[in-house]
Amino acid sequence: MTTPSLETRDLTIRFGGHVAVNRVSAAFRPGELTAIVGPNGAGKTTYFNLISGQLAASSGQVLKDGTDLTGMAPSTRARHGIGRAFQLTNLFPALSVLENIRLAVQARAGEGWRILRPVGRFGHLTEAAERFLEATRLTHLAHQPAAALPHGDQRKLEVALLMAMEPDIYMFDEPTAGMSLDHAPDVLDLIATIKTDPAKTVLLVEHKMDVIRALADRIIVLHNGELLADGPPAEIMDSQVVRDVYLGTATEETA
Ligand SMILES: Nc1ncnc2c1ncn2[C@@H]1O[C@H](COP(=O)(O)OP(=O)(O)OP(=O)(O)O)[C@@H](O)[C@H]1O
Repeated sequence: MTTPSLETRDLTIRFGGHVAVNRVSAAFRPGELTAIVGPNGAGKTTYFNLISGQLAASSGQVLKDGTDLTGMAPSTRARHGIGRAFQLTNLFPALSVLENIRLAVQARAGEGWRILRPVGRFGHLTEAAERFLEATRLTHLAHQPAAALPHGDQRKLEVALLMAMEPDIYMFDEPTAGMSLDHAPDVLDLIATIKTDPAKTVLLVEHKMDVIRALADRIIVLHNGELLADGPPAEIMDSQVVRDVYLGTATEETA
């Protein structure tokens, strides 16, 4: 089995007396997409926040390729290859779609996020940005201001920005939430494409069972902040304890 790219060890956070994530230990490997599921309030988003650094752990560790990231800021974790899709936070709304992606490519290339650059001197960055535009099927919108895009295309742009940062770990939290039926397949196709790269590790918080069935190599179930189950999709979906706490009701709600 390949070495884990990402690992959490006894990862825990308390909010006052409430333990939102309770000693969660899990290892994630390159070439694997893990769906993280669980009922509302199970701790999925909090677990993501602990991995990407938006929240500081009360105890436990987050390791990336064996390096302890636990005390690091989100930006430092990003430099270590943790990539999380966020709605619009990294976007420059007045700049074009292409310029936004070019800036992400530039940041990845170590050139920083400076906007005022003579474009001609960075032709190679623009070419790279155009490749990500094509990959995400946004080429026809290249010169639109990011803020003018409809919601579904903005979500695609977020994925394009994430891809342009070339992280080792991709983290998606309900990537098709609030999306129309015509846009959701595009974003899911992108995630499926990312997953074909054997060097990438993908974590996906998701409620929709059809999405999980289509994409997951493995499922982790959180319940009351604890890791309840971890295994191949068929095994997890068949397990009685999991059906009782989550899948049984969730299938009815979402299938
Ligand atoms: N900043 C916070 N302060 C206090 N409690 C919090 C905070 N963030 C999360 N919680 C609590 O931690 C628990 C886990 O929340 P979290 O959002 O991680 O669940 P979730 O599994 O992502 O749920 P959902 O599927 O509804 O998004 C909840 O009880 C929530 O109220």
